[in-house]
Amino acid sequence: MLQQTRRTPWVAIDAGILLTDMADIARWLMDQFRGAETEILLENYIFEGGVWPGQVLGILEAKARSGVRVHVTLDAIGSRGFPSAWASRLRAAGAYVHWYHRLRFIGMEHRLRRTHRRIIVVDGQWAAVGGFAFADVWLGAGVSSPPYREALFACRGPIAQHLRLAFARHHPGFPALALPLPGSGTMGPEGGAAWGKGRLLEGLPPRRRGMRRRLLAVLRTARRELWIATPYFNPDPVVRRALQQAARRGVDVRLLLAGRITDHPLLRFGIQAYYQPLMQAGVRIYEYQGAFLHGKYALADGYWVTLGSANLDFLSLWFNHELNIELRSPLAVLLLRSLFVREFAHAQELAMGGWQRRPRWRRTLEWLLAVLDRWAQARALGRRKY
Ligand SMILES: O=P(O)(O)OC[C@H](O)CO
Repeated sequence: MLQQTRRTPWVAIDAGILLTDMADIARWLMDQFRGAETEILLENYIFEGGVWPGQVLGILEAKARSGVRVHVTLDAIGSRGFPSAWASRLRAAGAYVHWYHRLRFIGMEHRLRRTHRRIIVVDGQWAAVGGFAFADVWLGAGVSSPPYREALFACRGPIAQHLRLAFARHHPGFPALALPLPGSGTMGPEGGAAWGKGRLLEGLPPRRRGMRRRLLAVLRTARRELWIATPYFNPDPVVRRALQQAARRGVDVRLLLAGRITDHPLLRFGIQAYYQPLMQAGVRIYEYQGAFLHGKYALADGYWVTLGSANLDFLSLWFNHELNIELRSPLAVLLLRSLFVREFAHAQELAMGGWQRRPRWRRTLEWLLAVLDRWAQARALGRRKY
């Protein structure tokens, strides 16, 4: 095996924060960066030129100049809008900028395999994951769509050191990143038992797909509830079948998906071909209204929570480098359940009757897009089987 699935051990979470409004997320991130004393690690799929990203850049540059170790890893495709002058500014200030998978090689596998991870670690203390990106469109600036609905989960405790190690794997030239920072992982006064335990769940391509295996295990063993939020719903047939089987055995399966406001309307259209069999099995489908739902999180049976970068789609489950945090935490369950309830109230649940009455031209288009999707999946998988 070239690379492996990594699930770090369960460790206590000392304190946690769940943020869903992009303005809060942007503020929180900038405050953390401003307060950094020793080290800032930042990895993201998307970091592009703009007003807010420019402010973040200014803080990172100033911090690097003041002696804080600043390491930035950006995906070469997702962050192609990152101005080259910004990379030069960061480097001139003493920061390290690493491009992940530049398109040097030919081959679909290589092109598909992106770092989709969102990792922030500050001073080895606070670690954050989610689906946020450094782009003005996330904040709703300059476009007609309002800010994205996101989910950033930040926590303090030994898991920050695990996240540093995960970050270091994309920074092979810097073994120092793999060493614990003095004072990192210390126990804080807040939290305690309520935050429970957490661990990292990484999807590391190409051979082992830990994210998918873990998801399938949860889908196959859930007994009461399985609520999943994802902006891009396009899993392979095995995962779709597991969702249907869970609903058939009486589990309350709900999907919270992006509605009309999405950056990939064609993709949304294509995957709607899969709605009917899911609804017939008893899966409840909600489409978010009023904003682009971009958060990626799930809740199962009131004891399991996961948040992070992974979409419930083919690319996340088979190709991308993803990073989620899994939590066994009463407080996280409470927060996620309230978040779901709040977001369901802003979503429209699709009714089977109305859905079946959609026009024929629409069904035909969905069918065509689904055929295209199956062809693309088969081509990407090559000789691998689901
Ligand atoms: O792949 P995601 O979930 O990071 O979303 C990416 C943006 O929406 C760009 O299309």
